[in-house]
Amino acid sequence: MNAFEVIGGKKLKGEIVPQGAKNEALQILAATLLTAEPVTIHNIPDIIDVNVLIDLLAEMGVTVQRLGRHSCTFTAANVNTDYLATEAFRNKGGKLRGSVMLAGAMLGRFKKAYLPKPGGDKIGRRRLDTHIIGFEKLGATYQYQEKLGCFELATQCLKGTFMLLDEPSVTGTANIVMAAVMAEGTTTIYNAACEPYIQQLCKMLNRMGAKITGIGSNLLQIEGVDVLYGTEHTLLPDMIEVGSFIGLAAMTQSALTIKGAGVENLGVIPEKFQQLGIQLQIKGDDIIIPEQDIYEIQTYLDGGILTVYDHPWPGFTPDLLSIVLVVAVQARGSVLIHQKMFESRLFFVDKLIDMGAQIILCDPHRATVIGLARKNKLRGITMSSPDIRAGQALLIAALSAEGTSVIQNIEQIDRGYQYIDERLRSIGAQIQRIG
Ligand SMILES: CC(=O)N[C@H]1[C@@H](OP(=O)(O)OP(=O)(O)OC[C@H]2O[C@@H](n3ccc(=O)[nH]c3=O)[C@H](O)[C@@H]2O)O[C@H](CO)[C@@H](O)[C@@H]1O
Ligand SMILES: C=C(OP(=O)(O)O)C(=O)O
Repeated sequence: MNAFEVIGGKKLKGEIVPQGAKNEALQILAATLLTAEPVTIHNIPDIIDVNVLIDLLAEMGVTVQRLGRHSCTFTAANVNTDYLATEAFRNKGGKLRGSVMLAGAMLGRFKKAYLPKPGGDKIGRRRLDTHIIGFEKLGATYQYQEKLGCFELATQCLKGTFMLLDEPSVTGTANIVMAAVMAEGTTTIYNAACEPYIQQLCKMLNRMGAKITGIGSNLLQIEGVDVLYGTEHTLLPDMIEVGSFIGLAAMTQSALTIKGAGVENLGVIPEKFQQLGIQLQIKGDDIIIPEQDIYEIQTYLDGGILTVYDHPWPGFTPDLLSIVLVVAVQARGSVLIHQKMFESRLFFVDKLIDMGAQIILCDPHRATVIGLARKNKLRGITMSSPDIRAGQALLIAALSAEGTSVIQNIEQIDRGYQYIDERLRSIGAQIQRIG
């Protein structure tokens, strides 16, 4: 098992470019199955989750032509519709959450699909009800194969309808949209997820010939079409990486410029970090974070302690709460972190406490951070990364701590952050991959 050895306490300096967005890539790759024509995707991040999904597409019979390190053309002219029923698919698909979205595309184009228990972070219960109920409303039937832990879905014909989603599930919305684009008639999805990656998916589908309106809102209307065509698409910068780099700069007291941050699509992310007292300047599409000795967490207007909580877009993404939490450790002031969506994402705070942080885990969803205001330094320790974002948060803590840290189980970090050690070294970090 690979690990990172980090010698912390060094200031970093320079420019860093965010990778293409992981969670957008997973939706967009699945959507390439919706047409027999070539679809070219640019800015694909070279990370484990995305590479596994590309392998899965190839194993399904999609022709994958590499045009460069981050560009690929996918042609789904001869798809083996039975591949999703195989053990090979269940095993590989079970490695990432994104594999669930193959189901919507397969159902939309080939009228049958298998949805095995997906992988992804073990950060709490992650139900698939929204996906399955949406497919059912469109006219699909399903059988749950208990032994295999797999839903088998089929239909003669999908028919557009109105549906009010139980919750604005991101992958659920992507799945239902992909199933609906070639359904008969009009589908209306209310309480749809509307984050930038869903917007990107809908825009790409429209370029392929789909008729989707309401993009960017929680009310999507999809007029079914008979066929979709090829297109070209460029992935947005990864907003979670952008947030992670803002946190990294603040924690290590470094001057960093995030180049091409996709500022227009960051929503409240910059503002949340500013509420922690972090100065940042937006110049064109870049974010400039100056070297800052101390940052002070804002209070509410009445002096009350700040709470940072997650909420479906345009609220604050749950995927950045671990980063906000770690950044608060060295701030002046206190903050309550409330992770509403996932119940097992805050347990990594015990490692931060071992490093010297002052955190009270109130319950599985809430942690209070009492900032050290740099009066005490964090100390390097050996720790293991429990999930992708906690892993990155621990890495940021290690880079700001005194002494050497070892972070184990870095596959969790590698599945979402491209060449992270190499890129951090280029701005002055002392980080090494060890066996
Ligand atoms: C591959 C991918 O794209 N993964 C992202 C996607 O996962 P994913 O699409 O799996 O997440 P969902 O949007 O379905 O929701 C995640 C969890 O939050 C709960 N929930 C959701 C909506 C809501 O209003 N209230 C609520 O409690 C759900 O019950 C579920 O347990 O969206 C999550 C929420 O932004 C992100 O953390 C994941 O990184
Ligand atoms: C939770 C995440 O990923 P996944 O949905 O792939 O597990 C994430 O990207 O933070």
